[in-house]
Amino acid sequence: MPFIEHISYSDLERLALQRLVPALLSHGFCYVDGLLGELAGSAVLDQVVEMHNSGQLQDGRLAGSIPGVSRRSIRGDKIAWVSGSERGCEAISFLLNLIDRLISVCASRLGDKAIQERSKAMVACYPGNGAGYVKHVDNPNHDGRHLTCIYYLNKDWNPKEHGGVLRIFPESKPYVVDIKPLFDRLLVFWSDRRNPHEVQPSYATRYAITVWYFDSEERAQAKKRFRALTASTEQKGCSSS
Ligand SMILES: COc1ccc2cc(-c3cnc(C(=O)NCC(=O)O)c(O)c3)ccc2c1
Ligand SMILES: [Mn+2]
Repeated sequence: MPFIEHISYSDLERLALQRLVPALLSHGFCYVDGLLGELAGSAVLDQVVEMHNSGQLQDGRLAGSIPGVSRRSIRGDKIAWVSGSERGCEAISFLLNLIDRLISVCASRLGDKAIQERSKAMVACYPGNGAGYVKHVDNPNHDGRHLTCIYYLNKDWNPKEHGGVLRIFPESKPYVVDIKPLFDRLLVFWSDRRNPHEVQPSYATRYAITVWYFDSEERAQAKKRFRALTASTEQKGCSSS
């Protein structure tokens, strides 16, 4: 698929160093508009719409269930995890490669954390039935996720009519930040308790692609804790059976 290289490396470097790094260090979040441009952005949107129409998006899971509380009342998105190498994800792969390059330029300037790996991409759709996502922190308990990057795909989005605003409640700040999920917008923010946020009820189909970049050390510790927990659970299982 012929993509126009909308953004040169020097543009990317300038964007990272002059916009992303200063904003993350001072406010904890930053969004950039016009990341890919109309052509490549629309190619990503077309592939996400095709995933949705072909039934590849499933109800988003929750880390735990709350008796008597429906999952949908907490988060109403439908998701699919993609690496970008799947057939029909070429444009998504182009986007992920660009975000990887952007974050790799930022990484060494965002403090002492090593950011070397990320999650798969979560393709998400809020179906427009008034569902959203209640106020939450992506990484409240040191699971390794350091930066949340959300790429929005919604053309002609009007929050007055469609809702779906992402509201960030920056920790210990007297204000909130409302981010419209606009087409070709990239939002980056710290994944931890510095940025509680919510997706307000959406009344039109709302698409986004999210990747989480890991702090290698915190991720390694989290995996170690998970392995120890799994081992002790199996141990208890064996001894009680
Ligand atoms: C255990 O498996 C899973 C699988 C998927 C998961 C997805 C999320 C998640 C977190 N945040 C948001 C969000 O804040 N979106 C903001 C926006 O769209 O503007 C979102 O849409 C989805 C959290 C935990 C998950 C656990
Ligand atoms: Mn979130």
